[in-house]
Amino acid sequence: MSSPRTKYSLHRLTGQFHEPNREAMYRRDIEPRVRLESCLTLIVAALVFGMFVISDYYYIGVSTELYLLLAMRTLVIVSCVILAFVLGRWGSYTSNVWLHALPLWILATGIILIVPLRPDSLATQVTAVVVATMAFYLLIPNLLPVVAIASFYLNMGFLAATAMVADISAVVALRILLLLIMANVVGFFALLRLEKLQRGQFALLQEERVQNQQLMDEISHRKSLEAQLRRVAERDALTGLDSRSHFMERARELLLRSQHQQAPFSLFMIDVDHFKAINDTWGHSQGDRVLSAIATTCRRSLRPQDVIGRFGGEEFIVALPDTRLKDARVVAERLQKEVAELLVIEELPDQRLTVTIGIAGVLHEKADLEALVNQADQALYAGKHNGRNRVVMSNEG
Ligand SMILES: Nc1nc2c(ncn2[C@@H]2O[C@H](COP(=O)(O)OP(=O)(O)OP(=O)(O)O)[C@@H](O)[C@H]2O)c(=O)[nH]1
Repeated sequence: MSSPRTKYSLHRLTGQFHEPNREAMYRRDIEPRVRLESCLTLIVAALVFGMFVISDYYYIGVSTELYLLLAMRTLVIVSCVILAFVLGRWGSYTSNVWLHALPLWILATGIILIVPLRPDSLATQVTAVVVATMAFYLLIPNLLPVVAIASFYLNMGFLAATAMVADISAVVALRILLLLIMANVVGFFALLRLEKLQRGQFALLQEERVQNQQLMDEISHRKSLEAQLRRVAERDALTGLDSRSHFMERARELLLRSQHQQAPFSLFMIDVDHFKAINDTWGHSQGDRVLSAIATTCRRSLRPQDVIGRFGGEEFIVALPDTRLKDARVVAERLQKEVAELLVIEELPDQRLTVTIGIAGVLHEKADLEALVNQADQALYAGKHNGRNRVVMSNEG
């Protein structure tokens, strides 16, 4: 079984699948992981943002600016924690992608707001913006276009705030701009590569799942075919009795069990008398009906633990576990009587069926099934030879 490689195409700039269905499937697949990662990132970001309170205190000391910074940092931290909770509960990555983008905007706004509050630590802030930009691209699991826009907002906002508040020359501004462009280019292409790799992996996994499913379907189809074939091989189509080979299999097991338990085992063969005449006079379909009626009579008359098979043509065979030869004779005679009561032809109530039965059996000595069948067949032959319509026991039993 072979299936063609899954064809998929990715957008050159976003790394997303061109097919909306596949993209939605991919997002559903990664949703649990993304939710968890988003929550963890938010908690870590809140901690890092909070830790800067120490440096604020050392640089500014207790002052109005410190309180303002504290208030702003608290706001960002609380927003991050609330968002982590909201994302954990409702952050569907397929329908509420904007929720996953919100942390970026909150963090970016927090970083921009620090500029007017601490215009003296510009170098640290530039480093913080570069690190945040890289973190947006690499650490926060989000969609490339969403990250790119949030990063653009952070970078432009920071540059604008710096130009307005801090006293920097045009050359310094240009250097900061180039640095931020570099951070964005590196971050963008790293995330683009990651997005493409992850989606490629997902497509392969999908293909593997489809192939596995096809394999499972094939296996179950073959199993059901096998079961069907086994049923056909085990059953005789006309009478529904065991086929000859299946009967021999089951009878051999019964004989072994009887020997193991030192219990008696009997077997008899039934042959319909003058069956050829029935076929010749009333046609083959009437002959078939007679055979089916005999099978039904056998099933009804015998115990559930007895195994009945169609040995061939108009010959039946029965294995009787835990049955002595003399008891088998009683069973055979009862069966013979029941068959004789069957109506062969509705319009001819006097027309009666007769059968000849040959019996063989063992008490608890070792015996071969084939040998027992032979003995029963010889007894049957003797019965036929002596005028039919009789039950004959094997001399060797
Ligand atoms: N209708 C029908 N006839 C079958 C089937 N299988 C075998 N036969 C016929 O059964 C007949 C058996 O004939 P014989 O072997 O001569 O046996 P008989 O006529 O019963 O003679 P005795 O057994 O000696 O009494 C043959 O005509 C077969 O064609 C079957 O499935 N359906």
